[in-house]
Amino acid sequence: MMFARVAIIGLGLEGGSIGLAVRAYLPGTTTTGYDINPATRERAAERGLVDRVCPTAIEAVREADLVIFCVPPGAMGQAAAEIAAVLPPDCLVSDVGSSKQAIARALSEALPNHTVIPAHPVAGTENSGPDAGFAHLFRNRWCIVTPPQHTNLLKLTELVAFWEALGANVEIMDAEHHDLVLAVTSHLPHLIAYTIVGTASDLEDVTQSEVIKYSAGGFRDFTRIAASDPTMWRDVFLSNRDAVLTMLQRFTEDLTALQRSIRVGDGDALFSHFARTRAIRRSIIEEGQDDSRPDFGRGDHEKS
Ligand SMILES: NC(=O)C1=CN([C@@H]2O[C@H](COP(=O)(O)OP(=O)(O)OC[C@H]3O[C@@H](n4cnc5c(N)ncnc54)[C@H](O)[C@@H]3O)[C@@H](O)[C@H]2O)C=CC1
Ligand SMILES: O=C(O)C(=O)Cc1ccc(O)cc1
Repeated sequence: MMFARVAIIGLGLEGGSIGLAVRAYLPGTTTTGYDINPATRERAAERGLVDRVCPTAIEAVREADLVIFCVPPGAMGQAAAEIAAVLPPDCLVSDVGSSKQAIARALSEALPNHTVIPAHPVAGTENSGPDAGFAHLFRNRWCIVTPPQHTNLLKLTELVAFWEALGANVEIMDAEHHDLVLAVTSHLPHLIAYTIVGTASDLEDVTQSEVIKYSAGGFRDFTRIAASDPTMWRDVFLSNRDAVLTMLQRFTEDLTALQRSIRVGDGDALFSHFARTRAIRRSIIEEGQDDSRPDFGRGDHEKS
């Protein structure tokens, strides 16, 4: 049975996209929403991100059978505590946070008597806020669901069906493994982008206008990533600290090896490394996993 009433807490990119996607793909489901920011609530109502924008979180969840927290990772616990007294006992609790172990802990501490099944749609952009969301964000994207052991299987099945209805391909994984995988595929790349854009702008001998003028190359792609929301990414690094530090250690070793190849003039080492990474990119494209977001200029692919 599909959820009849979904409450969305946080009406930015992810929450807004879920609301719009439910309207587009699940006509039998009604949505309520709440955001802590009054201006965001107003804009969410104007855009019709949910059927009913509520003035409090308590009102938004009062009759919900699924509540999805779409707030920054560091705000999950507080947002959940706010509704603890009124959340219907059978309501399933989920979220969309980019890290999973710390958020799972925060949600189940705040709502100890509810079933909590965290999830992470690996779908987003560098934009945030109530104007950033769109209904097809999740289409043909992975959504990683990280149920705790011995979870309610009926509710798990319902949550999987919910994400599939929004167009996502669902993968089930334990939260610890999720955090390790995402540390290298998403969190570390963001950290690298934040670093390189900062480094380029701090240079004494290269002007800001030169950086902008000649950013047609790789740098421009990094500036897109480095434009991502500061609050969210601060929270991602603090909430997935251990896995990020593990991957950063490995990355630093590999960077130092390349640094040495350059210093000693070992062209063969550089060439074979770059040949290997080119092959990885090509195999990703062959598997149809290349990025099809509209902002990549390749058009919006339908699920095949
Ligand atoms: N941006 C992205 O590409 C992706 C983000 N995520 C995750 O989704 C979550 C939300 O991120 P976005 O939608 O991108 O951020 P966003 O900044 O667009 O939206 C977050 C919203 O939460 C609201 N908020 C903050 N604290 C609140 C509280 N206590 N109660 C109610 N509302 C509150 C903010 O006012 C804001 O409107 C984060 O946990 C993030 O890790 C997951 C996948 C992709
Ligand atoms: O815009 C990009 O390149 C992203 O990487 C989007 C993104 C950001 C955070 C996530 O947890 C998942 C996806």
